[in-house]
Amino acid sequence: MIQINNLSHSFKVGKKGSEREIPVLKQITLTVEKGEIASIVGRSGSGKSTLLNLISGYISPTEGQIIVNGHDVTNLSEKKWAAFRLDTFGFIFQSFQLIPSLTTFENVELPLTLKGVPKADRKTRVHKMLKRVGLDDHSTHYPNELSGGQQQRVSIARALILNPTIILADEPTGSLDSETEKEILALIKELNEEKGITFFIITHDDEVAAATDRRFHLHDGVLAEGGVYVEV
Ligand SMILES: Nc1ncnc2c1ncn2[C@@H]1O[C@H](COP(=O)(O)OP(=O)(O)OP(=O)(O)O)[C@@H](O)[C@H]1O
Repeated sequence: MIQINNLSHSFKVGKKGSEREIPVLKQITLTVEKGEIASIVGRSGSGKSTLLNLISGYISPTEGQIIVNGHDVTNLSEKKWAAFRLDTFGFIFQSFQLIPSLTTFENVELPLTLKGVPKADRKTRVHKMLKRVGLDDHSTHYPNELSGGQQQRVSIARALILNPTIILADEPTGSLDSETEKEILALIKELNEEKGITFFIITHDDEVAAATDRRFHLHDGVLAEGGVYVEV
């Protein structure tokens, strides 16, 4: 569950001494319930990525409060954030962000290696996960030997491998054709139903938003309708 209370964020821009503050998010209040697929829609520059970066602790808010799974993470130290992030979130990106020099298997294995999971256990878990996303027969392929949809499946497998409770997705189907987009959205829905994972998806695509349980509209840093969410 993600709870955001009165969250505002400004970036400082310009040369030292003559910096200006640019307000990007203004008094955002919203809740994403456990097990929900929520989307945040808004034009380019409306503050969607900034909101995701705040929720995942990559930047600290100027004002307001962020509660994730009941923990107030607003003022967590960087070190605590690193551990909390690894235990809580999985990430999916428009550009997949797979490591080109690693195979499908190795890309999905990486979070387990970083977590210190023993090799035999890693092997079982990665193969099971690859099977789940329909790619066990592509485990020795490199990212450039896979289609866009397959690469996104690898990145979903990597996002899921540490059993996160929340997946943050930034335009997950933005690089895919409409048929592949449907497949990936269907996979997200299945995983949500099977594992009860919460998804928070940034998109500017109305079709993607329509496939989610709930959408929030961000307009120039303000949540539309004064912060009241829109039920689909
Ligand atoms: N590190 C930064 N320093 C200064 N300004 C920033 C920084 N990051 C983002 N901004 C500004 O904040 C505003 C919101 O950016 P953000 O990336 O959150 O928008 P977005 O809705 O995700 O856009 P897009 O759909 O194009 O990715 C933009 O005007 C952007 O220029």
